[in-house]
Amino acid sequence: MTNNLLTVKDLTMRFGGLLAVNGVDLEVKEKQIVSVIGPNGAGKTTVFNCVSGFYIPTAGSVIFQGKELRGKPGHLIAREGMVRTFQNVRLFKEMTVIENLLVAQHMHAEHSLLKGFFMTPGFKKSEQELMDRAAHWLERVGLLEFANREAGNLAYGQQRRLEIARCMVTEPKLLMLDEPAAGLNPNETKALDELIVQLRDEQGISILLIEHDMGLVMGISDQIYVVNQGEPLAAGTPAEIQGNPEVIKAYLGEE
Ligand SMILES: Nc1ncnc2c1ncn2[C@@H]1O[C@H](COP(=O)(O)OP(=O)(O)OP(=O)(O)O)[C@@H](O)[C@H]1O
Repeated sequence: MTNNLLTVKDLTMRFGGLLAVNGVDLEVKEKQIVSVIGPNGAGKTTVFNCVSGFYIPTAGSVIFQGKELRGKPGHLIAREGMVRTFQNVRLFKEMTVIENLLVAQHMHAEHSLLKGFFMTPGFKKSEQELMDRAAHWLERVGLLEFANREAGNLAYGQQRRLEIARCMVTEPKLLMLDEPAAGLNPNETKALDELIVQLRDEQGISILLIEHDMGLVMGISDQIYVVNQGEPLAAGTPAEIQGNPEVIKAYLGEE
């Protein structure tokens, strides 16, 4: 028996004549930070899209907490406890910061419209819980003072933190982050680094990360998978990956 939270086996995705992902394996254990790296166009986001239900993979399996999820739609996968962010920030920009977190929880839990319409005591209690959880996560990501600001008016780094909070209010087991450091300044990247490590150590969740910032990846990952031209190239600890000649060649070949 494995104690894997997520086991991806032989994942393959074909777009017409293009084999974007070919036979990729991944394992994420409980309380691990796992990164997927590789040169531009290597297939990293396609792997994420297949795992999180945005694409139906051509072949392979995606087992999460012992359940086969391959081909299931994204919202059902999210409800199983695997949630993600996107390379481009996707917030409800005209809503306030706190509304973004409330909507995320409503969408996640499918709150009954009827209960809401009649404002039953159960509904009011759960509304309070949603509000408390939203406030808790805004504080954790340093955005509590911006709760009533329109999300679209936040600075870019703040929007990225709000995205993470929006995932966390749904209380996931696995958080998938697609290039969370893209566009951040060094201070924001350092804060992100600390936040991700805290999520693992204090919340006990696992994180699957796609990232080009090698300082961040090497500093926080428990395990790294390298893909190159859709194929698995290497897997190991940061020290193993940094010293792997095949990996160095794949990156230098990109220049
Ligand atoms: N929906 C799609 N239709 C057709 N081709 C696609 C689609 N999505 C991705 N691809 C192709 O699949 C390959 C892998 O792309 P992908 O975005 O997964 O790479 P990546 O490693 O995430 O790249 P980057 O680091 O630049 O974000 C590329 O050749 C890309 O053009």
